[in-house]
Amino acid sequence: MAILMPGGPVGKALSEKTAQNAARLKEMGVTATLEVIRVGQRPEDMAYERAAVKRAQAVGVQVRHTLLPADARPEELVAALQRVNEDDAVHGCLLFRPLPGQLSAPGLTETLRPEKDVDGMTAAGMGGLMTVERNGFAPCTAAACMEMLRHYHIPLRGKNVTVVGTGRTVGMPLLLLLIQEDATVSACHLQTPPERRMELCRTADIIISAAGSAGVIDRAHLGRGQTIVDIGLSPGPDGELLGDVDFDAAESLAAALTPKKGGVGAVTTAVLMAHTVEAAMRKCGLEEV
Ligand SMILES: Nc1nc(=O)c2c([nH]1)NC[C@@H]1CN(c3ccc(C(=O)N[C@@H](CCC(=O)O)C(=O)O)cc3)C=[N+]21
Repeated sequence: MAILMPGGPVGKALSEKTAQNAARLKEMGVTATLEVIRVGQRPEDMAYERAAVKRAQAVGVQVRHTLLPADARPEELVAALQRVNEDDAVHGCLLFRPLPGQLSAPGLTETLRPEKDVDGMTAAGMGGLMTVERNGFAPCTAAACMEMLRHYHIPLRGKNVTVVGTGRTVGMPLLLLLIQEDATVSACHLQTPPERRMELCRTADIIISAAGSAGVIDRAHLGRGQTIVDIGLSPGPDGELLGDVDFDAAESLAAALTPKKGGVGAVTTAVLMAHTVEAAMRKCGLEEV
């Protein structure tokens, strides 16, 4: 039976520091503020938004919302990002991804000023993951996964980690963060033959799935005694959000496993607030506690 790794305690620990920092800003008359830009009504975006608002209230961060229709034109997104850039009261911006096709043109998201890019979507934010300076912010979910592994004392150095899914929001930045912790990393994506994916998963010490495809990681992918982190989210037949991993199989085989509900997501919102407060502190010239 696997030990469960809920995100709740991890997010809570992170949020304590964030709340202290937010309070120090308030003493200076600054309310750390996040602008959330959502395009359309995807259930996974709305779940994130709900959870982020709750977390923001708990730590003392203010949230503003911009909603764009699913068929928004590129100019509408650019205008929304420009408003964020020009608004001195807004310290960070989260834009839900992936964006619909008409908004995926290269360069659109580059409109956002890098110092407000708290989810690491601009070239400066992403590139910052590779430089020694590590300036910029890592995408929150990828950073949250690392926080999770740290919190539960899962060693990474020299371990074999297989990441399933190489999207720009989670998988790809996560691969870089794992390499920086001296893990031996394998990446599986849609072009990886299924037998190879199975082999890479079965032989891994740690499997991290961020494919967004329910059930891709079934029993045949699992070995004994592994650590399994399920970051996948896809809407099921009844509209509920499903993970990538066959939970029952994983529970019987793994050593440690994220729960069905309240996994990495609960840490993501905490990281998002930490980044927003840090952006505000940088702007005010404050050091973090
Ligand atoms: N640029 C970008 N970055 C993301 O990280 C990103 C994104 N876009 N688009 C959507 C997905 C989805 N996602 C979630 C994060 C937290 C919860 C979360 O905290 N869920 C609560 C439940 C919330 C509820 O259902 O009310 C929980 O796990 O306890 C859910 C979903 C991040 N994503």
